[in-house]
Amino acid sequence: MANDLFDLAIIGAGPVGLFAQYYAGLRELKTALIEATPQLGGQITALYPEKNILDVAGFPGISGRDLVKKLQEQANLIDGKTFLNSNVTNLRKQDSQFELEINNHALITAKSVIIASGNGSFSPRKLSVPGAEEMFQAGRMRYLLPNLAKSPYQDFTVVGGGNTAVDYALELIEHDKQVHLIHRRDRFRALESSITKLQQNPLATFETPNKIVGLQISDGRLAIQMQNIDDDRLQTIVTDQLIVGYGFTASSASLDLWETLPVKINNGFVTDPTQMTSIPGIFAVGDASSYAGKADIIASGFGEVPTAANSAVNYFDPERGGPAHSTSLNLGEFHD
Ligand SMILES: Cc1cc2nc3c(=O)[nH]c(=O)nc-3n(C[C@H](O)[C@H](O)[C@H](O)COP(=O)(O)OP(=O)(O)OC[C@H]3O[C@@H](n4cnc5c(N)ncnc54)[C@H](O)[C@@H]3O)c2cc1C
Repeated sequence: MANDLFDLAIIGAGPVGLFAQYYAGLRELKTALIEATPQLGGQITALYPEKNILDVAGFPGISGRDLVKKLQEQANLIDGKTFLNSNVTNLRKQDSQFELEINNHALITAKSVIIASGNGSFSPRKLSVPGAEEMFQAGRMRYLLPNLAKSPYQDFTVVGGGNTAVDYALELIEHDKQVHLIHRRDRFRALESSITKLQQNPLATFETPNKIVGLQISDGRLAIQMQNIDDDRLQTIVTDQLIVGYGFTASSASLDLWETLPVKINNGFVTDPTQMTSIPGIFAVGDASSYAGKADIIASGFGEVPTAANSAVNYFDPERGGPAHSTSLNLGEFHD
């Protein structure tokens, strides 16, 4: 990682960062796409994978999940490097290059940077009950699904009532795992067809309306104490692993610690008409970019990407020229 000099480092693999990786590939830039979480798709994947998105050009309606899949397919057409689980904990300008510190140690060096970090990096909402930290340390509680093909466990419990929890439960039954679903209400805030799928599958059982009040190891397995919301009755279920599906929160705290930090207004970096921030060589797109009249939607971010990528080329290689139509970029001859 340390020895490579990239033309462009893109911070954040939300929808806009993914499109930036693809567009940079069309301009034959050596690009590193760096994402704090283990998953691609930013807010879409974390918050609304099932929503039918109506305002992306070319799609009368597309689910969040399918849009991210299409963006991934498109990005896979070009030769870019993607680093997951890689939080950019520091960014500094060193002579004419930029150094990006990843998870406080590894370094990526680039000639230019596009910030596509949205509202910040996501972290899972935590379960706070007695025993939670110990069970996390012991590997009996997780906030993300483990690699199910390799998991030694057969019996899982998922807690939560939204898309995250329901998606986790569906993934588990698809791997033939037993799932107990704990939620404080009888109703779930997720796609009806997903709930129906779970209700019709004998591998899934619903433990509602309950909240978790304690966790401990019992005879080598995980004992989950639950309290019924309606009548306060206490009950214990024994399982192999608990997956907390409370969703994610975004925080820009790690960005604010960067040594080279462009000017921000509210949550966004102030950008000029070339998408450049207050620091030459650093550009911002998507929800991370702020200017008068800005709409924080996917379509605006997509529109900002070519401007930012072409401005980045002009910054580190002004002789090169551009922008051009995609058909005259690395795809050979111009066809009309
Ligand atoms: C509930 C909801 C519904 C919405 N519905 C629509 C809709 O219908 N249509 C529409 O157009 N828009 C919609 N939006 C807005 C849309 O989701 C955002 O405009 C869009 O996600 C912005 O994309 P982005 O790539 O700029 O940022 P994000 O999607 O926020 O992605 C940013 C990525 O950067 C990563 N990151 C952040 N900091 C770091 C760091 N330091 N190091 C490494 N990685 C980092 C994050 O983990 C994240 O993956 C909706 C938003 C919400 C919350």
